Amino acid sequence: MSDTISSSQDAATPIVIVGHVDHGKSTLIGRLLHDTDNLQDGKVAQIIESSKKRGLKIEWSFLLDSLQIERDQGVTVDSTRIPFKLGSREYVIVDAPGHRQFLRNMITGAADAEAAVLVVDAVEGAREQTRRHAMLLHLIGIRHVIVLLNKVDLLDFDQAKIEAVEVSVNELLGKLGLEAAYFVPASARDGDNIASRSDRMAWYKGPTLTEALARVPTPASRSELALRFPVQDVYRFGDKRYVAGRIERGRVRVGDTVVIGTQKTPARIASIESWHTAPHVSASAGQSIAVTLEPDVIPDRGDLLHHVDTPPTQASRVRARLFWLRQEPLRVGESFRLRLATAEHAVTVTSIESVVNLDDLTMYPGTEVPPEGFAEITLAAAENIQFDAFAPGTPDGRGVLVDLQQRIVGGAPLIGPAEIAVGEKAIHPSASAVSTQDRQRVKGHKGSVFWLTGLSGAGKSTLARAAENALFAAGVDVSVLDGDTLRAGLCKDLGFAEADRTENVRRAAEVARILRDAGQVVLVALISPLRSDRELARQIIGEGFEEVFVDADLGTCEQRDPKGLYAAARAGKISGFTGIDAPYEAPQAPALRVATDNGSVEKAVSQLVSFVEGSVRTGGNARVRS
Ligand SMILES: Nc1ncnc2c1ncn2[C@@H]1O[C@H](COP(=O)(O)OS(=O)(=O)O)[C@@H](OP(=O)(O)O)[C@H]1O
Ligand SMILES: Nc1ncnc2c1ncn2[C@@H]1O[C@H](COP(=O)(O)OP(=O)(O)O)[C@@H](O)[C@H]1O
Repeated sequence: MSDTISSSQDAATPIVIVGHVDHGKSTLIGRLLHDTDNLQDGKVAQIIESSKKRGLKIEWSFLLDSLQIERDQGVTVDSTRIPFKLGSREYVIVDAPGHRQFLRNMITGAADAEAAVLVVDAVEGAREQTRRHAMLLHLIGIRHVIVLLNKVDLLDFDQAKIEAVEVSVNELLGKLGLEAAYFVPASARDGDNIASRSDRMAWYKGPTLTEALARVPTPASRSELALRFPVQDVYRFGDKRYVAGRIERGRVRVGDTVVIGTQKTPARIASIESWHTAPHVSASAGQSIAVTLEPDVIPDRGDLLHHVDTPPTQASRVRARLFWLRQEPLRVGESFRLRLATAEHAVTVTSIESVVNLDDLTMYPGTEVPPEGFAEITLAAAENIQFDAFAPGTPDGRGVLVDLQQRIVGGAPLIGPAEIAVGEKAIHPSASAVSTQDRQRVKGHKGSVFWLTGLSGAGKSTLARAAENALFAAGVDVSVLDGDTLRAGLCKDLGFAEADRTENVRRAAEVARILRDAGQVVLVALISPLRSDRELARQIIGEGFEEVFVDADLGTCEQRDPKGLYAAARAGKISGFTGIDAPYEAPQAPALRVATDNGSVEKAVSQLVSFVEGSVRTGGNARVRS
């Protein structure tokens, strides 16, 4: 057996570099890599060549462009993570081309950054993006910030002018709860104070950028913390079962007794192995290993192995800080999957504690999180979630929210268990045991909602019922939610006042969502006269909501008057009738418009059925009618 192998993963210090567009971030990265001898052979020649072609002096930002091209072509792994060395110390530059990418990088753990370089143009000073970036650094918890005041050549290296900018940038950072560790006046283009001291600023006695980087504290070793070994997979070879994963924290030794996640089963570590090496007696944070257990218990992927006396926090309701990435608001009741190391939990947002006001960083109580906003929320799962509270710059508690399609919708660092407040509605919604993919495979189509809106008499019910028939005959699992029908039961307490119609739409949307989640194609036929109400339905249903405008003008509908309601409304027997004395707001950009005032019913039905089939059939199953 070999001795403990120490972790190689702790080695590189991630440094995130951010800055307002055109403040010189790309130039800085190119210059830094060059001046510290971190460019591969040929790279410099390439840059000089492209610069010359454009009749420019050396344009360092082309280096990043060329890395980007390589990434697009799949040559390099990831241009947003650029490794470099200063002496014997290794760093990774985490480039964040834009706000969204920056957040995404931070959220997915691509950057467990300890420190940041904030690039500020000396002439322009701090701008909107500078502010936003600084705020993100604050929210994410990066405390070690180096401000690089770039382009000081444009201020003639003048001490008074430079210090004036320093004061104003410091003021901004101070308001955001940040303090610059260093403030380096520099010219990235010319190399002043990047890797070598500028002789054009003799008055400056602080560190160059590379000196400041060398002073960034090294990440604390995670090997001394309590053991956390998230199970990635369980393999069987011969008569042995191997539990594989990467140790996230702490150290494990042969002979240790560990507890296995939610099963709470104790077991002894019988052996520690890793790929192509002799078995080990112990292993520590950062290493990928496989262990065998005695007795031979079978953990699940996502289970956390830990020592008996140092368990993680365990709670089914957790408080999270939310970095919301979607362009739509988030509301209470939405469900997601919470990824945490190798574990995945179905969670529902049960409350929004507070929302961050992006103008002054104050928190206010809110009922929704605005698009790309920040908030503190409570997530509830059906089972216990095991976690360690989020610590900036580490993978601890680094939750990520994904939607049904496994797309990342937000970062949710877990900050602790959520107490149940007095009188709070403590609900624990559970997720389906059947996956969306399995449902699709069996049914041959996706679950979707087609929301038919239009005046009374426009033909919503006629079309929905005929399409129901045709789709069912074609093997589609379809159902109809019709206004009149719902109002006879589920919505019988509702009238036609605006608030009642909104509630009517909300209930129909919630039911449609449940049916959609069960894999059905749902045709909703509801006047739903207000755009804001249909927007609400879209929010509730989310993925797979399609608005269909059943379009017949008021004159036609009134002339048809299949139920005699227009006549009754004109006679004053019904008040608040849509189109007569209550509004109808036609959709502005429906996914489909079916004109029903100048064609046959069959033609309109066929148009709707083709659209539905084209939208819901997956892959090779598409059977679109013409
Ligand atoms: N005041 C008033 N305004 C509109 N409609 C009225 C009203 N009173 C009764 N009805 C009958 O109710 C049906 C509309 O119900 P909906 O649930 O689709 O309406 S809404 O979406 O809540 O606006 C509607 O059905 P359709 O004609 O199929 O649209 C009518 O049959
Ligand atoms: N192209 C068409 N599509 C749908 N309905 C039509 C069309 N042309 C005429 N109609 C007639 O219009 C009436 C629509 O009534 P209905 O389906 O109850 O409307 P809604 O549900 O929108 O109130 C029916 O009598 C139907 O036969």
